[in-house]
Amino acid sequence: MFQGPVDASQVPRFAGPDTYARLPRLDQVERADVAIVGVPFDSGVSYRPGARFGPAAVRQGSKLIRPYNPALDVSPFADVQVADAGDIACNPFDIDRAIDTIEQAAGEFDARLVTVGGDHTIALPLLRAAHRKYGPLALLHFDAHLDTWDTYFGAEYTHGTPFRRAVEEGILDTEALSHVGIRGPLYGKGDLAEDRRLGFGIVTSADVMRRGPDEIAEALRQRIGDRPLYVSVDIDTLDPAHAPGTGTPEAGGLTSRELLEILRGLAGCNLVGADVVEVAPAYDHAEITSVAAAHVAYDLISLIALGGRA
Ligand SMILES: N=C(N)NCCCC(=O)O
Ligand SMILES: [Zn+2]
Ligand SMILES: [Zn+2]
Repeated sequence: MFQGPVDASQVPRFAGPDTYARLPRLDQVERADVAIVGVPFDSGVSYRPGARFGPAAVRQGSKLIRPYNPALDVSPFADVQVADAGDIACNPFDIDRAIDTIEQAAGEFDARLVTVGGDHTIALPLLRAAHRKYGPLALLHFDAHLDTWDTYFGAEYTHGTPFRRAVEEGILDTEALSHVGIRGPLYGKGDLAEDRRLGFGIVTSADVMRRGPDEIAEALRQRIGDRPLYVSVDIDTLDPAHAPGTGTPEAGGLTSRELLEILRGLAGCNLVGADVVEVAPAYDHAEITSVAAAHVAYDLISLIALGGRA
């Protein structure tokens, strides 16, 4: 028997704990199969700051989540132990140190991690930690942006560069790298050539609209196979209508329905870790973005739960 969320028929949703989905804290359970971890870091952004408040916003957006997921026919909080591990305390003034802290903290959990909040810089240390546990990783990256740029203002570690660094470090399986939701203006045509050279395949936002989520998910599953899979979700993969609360919004994005359906189409993949980043609640309205992010995290947890205990 696993410890699930506080029962909403006993304690109203607007009371009770501020953990993700009102789940137990990690220190309240013996061990967890899935740990939800907040990463309140936004010192790597190129435009609007505020993703440091993402973890708290995603937890707030998760209060209405119910225990059974009909889309995947799974009760993730009953089938495996899921717990909220709180936030990683990372240095807001020193990016290198923050990256080290995140890598080390992520490596210490004896659970599959789903992290919430933070800017996209944090994907690099999270991938490093996952690579140490699981070996070379397939990467499925949902984003409006490639995030394979080289440097910004001479800085190598930013929210626009994590996946180039990860390829350079040899921690990704370059046969199984995909971006989904890509759109919008680039610095030049060479951005695409560079990205291809690193091994990425691109599914644009328009591809999702034309081909539909089922066909896209099937193609992604073929590419991923049974490799250990890391899923990185930049919430700006969604259209600003579906996720206004983010730092670098781009018009013409996915709907939250398309994103959730693609994720559900990954059932059966060996999901070893995931992040949901770039939630910046200061630009949000009516919790649109934080509710979307909380539900994305719920389907990611559900996919892990489908695979059984860690
Ligand atoms: N990872 C996110 N959200 N954005 C990257 C945008 C980098 C740029 O300003 O060109
Ligand atoms: Zn982005
Ligand atoms: Zn990004």
